[in-house]
Amino acid sequence: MMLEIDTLTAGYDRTTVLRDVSLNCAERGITAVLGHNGAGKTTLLRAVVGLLRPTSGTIRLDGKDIGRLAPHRRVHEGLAYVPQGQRSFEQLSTLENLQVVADGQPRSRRRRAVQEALDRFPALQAVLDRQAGLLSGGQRQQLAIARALITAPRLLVLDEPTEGIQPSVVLEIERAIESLAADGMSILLVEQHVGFAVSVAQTYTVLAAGRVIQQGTGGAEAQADVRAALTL
Ligand SMILES: Nc1ncnc2c1ncn2[C@@H]1O[C@H](COP(=O)(O)OP(=O)(O)OP(=O)(O)O)[C@@H](O)[C@H]1O
Repeated sequence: MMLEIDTLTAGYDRTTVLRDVSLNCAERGITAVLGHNGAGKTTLLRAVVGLLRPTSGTIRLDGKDIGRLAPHRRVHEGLAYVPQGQRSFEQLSTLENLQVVADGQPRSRRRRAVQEALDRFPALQAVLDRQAGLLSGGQRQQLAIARALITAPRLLVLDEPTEGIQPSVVLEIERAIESLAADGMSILLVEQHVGFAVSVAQTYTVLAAGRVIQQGTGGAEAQADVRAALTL
């Protein structure tokens, strides 16, 4: 397994948000986490990437316990995180935003890493010199994911990547996510909407009030089960 979350309990100060959450991400492919507003999806991702210290439970990446590592150490271990509504450096151009991340990579890899990230999002090619602050919402989201790809993650963690984005661009983002998974990346995908996430996922988990209420195998035919769980 690429990621193994075992009986994770976590929260903020005195508020426990997640209780005994367990889920796995396979070595390749998409693991979807669904749930209504406030179910604890973002909290789960923050614990996985190290922005929140779990109260109890373990988080293993490719067999290694990463649950107490600082966020940047988890990046070194192969995690990349694209938060919801992610912003890049607004004063820098699209290309500069990618280069800033690439500067942290071995010199021999930098140029190729930027090119490979751009190949995933052809729409960014046309706005390489534009300031990130002037990009559309869809372009910004594509840039945010492209930036994450530069570190060549083993596990890509995405929080609602199509939230608030115009429908034509949503398709481009979904295609890019699918093609990354098809090329062997492991992706942990949080979504509030059932359609795309469940149909492309190998496995899915539904959270409600911080607990797992349903888990199963993804695919178009799983959508009805997930919708039913979400109306309970
Ligand atoms: N920084 C914080 N301090 C205290 N409570 C928080 C904090 N962030 C979130 N919460 C609470 O934790 C619970 C879960 O929030 P979380 O953001 O994980 O849900 P979510 O499923 O990601 O929802 P959304 O779709 O709105 O992002 C909510 O009740 C929220 O009020």
